[in-house]
Amino acid sequence: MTGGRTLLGQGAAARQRAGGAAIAADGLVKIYKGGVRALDGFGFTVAAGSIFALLGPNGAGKSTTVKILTTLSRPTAGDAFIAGFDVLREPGEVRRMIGVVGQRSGVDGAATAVENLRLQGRVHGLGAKRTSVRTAELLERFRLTDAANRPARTYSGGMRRKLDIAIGLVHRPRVLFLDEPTTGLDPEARADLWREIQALSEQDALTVLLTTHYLEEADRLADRLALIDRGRLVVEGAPEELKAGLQGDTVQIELGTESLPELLPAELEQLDAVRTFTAAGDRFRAQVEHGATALPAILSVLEGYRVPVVSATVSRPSLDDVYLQYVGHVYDRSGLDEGEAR
Ligand SMILES: Nc1ncnc2c1ncn2[C@@H]1O[C@H](COP(=O)(O)OP(=O)(O)OP(=O)(O)O)[C@@H](O)[C@H]1O
Repeated sequence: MTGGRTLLGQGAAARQRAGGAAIAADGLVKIYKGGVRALDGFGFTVAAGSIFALLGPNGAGKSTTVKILTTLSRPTAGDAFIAGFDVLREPGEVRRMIGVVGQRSGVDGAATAVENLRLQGRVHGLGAKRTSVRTAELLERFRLTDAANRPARTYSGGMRRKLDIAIGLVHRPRVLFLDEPTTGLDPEARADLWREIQALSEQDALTVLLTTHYLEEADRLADRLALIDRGRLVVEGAPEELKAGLQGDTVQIELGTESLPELLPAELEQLDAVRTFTAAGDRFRAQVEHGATALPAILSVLEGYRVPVVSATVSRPSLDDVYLQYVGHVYDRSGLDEGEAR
């Protein structure tokens, strides 16, 4: 141990290591009973007041990470801090700092919004007066005042989700965890919830960590995101930065068939203009240097193999391309294994 560290108490040393970040995780390893290595040295930091998205395929380790950060599970190795508090050594302080909105609703459908919020106030020991003030504030904040005295089971999916978030905010946490917040919502309710989440970060300076399967959600909401696969950090950055890092254009082609000739991938790999490409079902997607030159070349190869084309577009790379590049490629001319990062 260094001389500097011995001068600090354990809590102070931990806070110093977290460096003022709202969330700091380093070298997280989680091996479940039975030997599943859900996390394999995962880490990231989240600046206070920002929105951070954790993205990754099923089983990548997102929920395990959230469980560790919210003190529901202990890591096999590694450190994690919330607002400078150590999740292992200071779980009580961490719990006071966080609000957690899980995938499954915590709303009691038989109770009204007011009753749901009051119960949560009591759980946090807020006292009747403060609970009542906070309940009114949150109902107003999420525009639920008109429905406040109806049983929550009569609410739309979007209203229920908002009540879920309000319940998570009763004790004024500094960091809010949202596990797949808009799954199951229709597009209008999803857009509405996105605005609410954005406002929580912008107006209330709340730090938000969300897990999501929707790339568009991460793109719209997140200041930064981490892509996790097989328990490891694949890439981390601002959505714009990650998209810009892909340079060039994206070619998307809708094919009139789902079965491609066996030799087609090898032939496409010969094209200088094509960097990487994927083919899944009737969708073909390629990262290219210049769309204007690559598209005719690709179409000509497809025509040579008599593969019918329904439509073709050229666009700037999206977060889908970032994801495909790092996690989901089917064919990749760089010769990397499927799912392996460059
Ligand atoms: N309690 C458990 N016991 C054993 N293995 C587990 C347990 N919980 C999760 N796992 C395994 O750990 C790995 C990571 O799971 P985790 O739920 O963290 O992934 P995820 O990214 O949240 O996936 P999803 O998007 O499907 O929710 C998976 O292989 C999963 O099967």
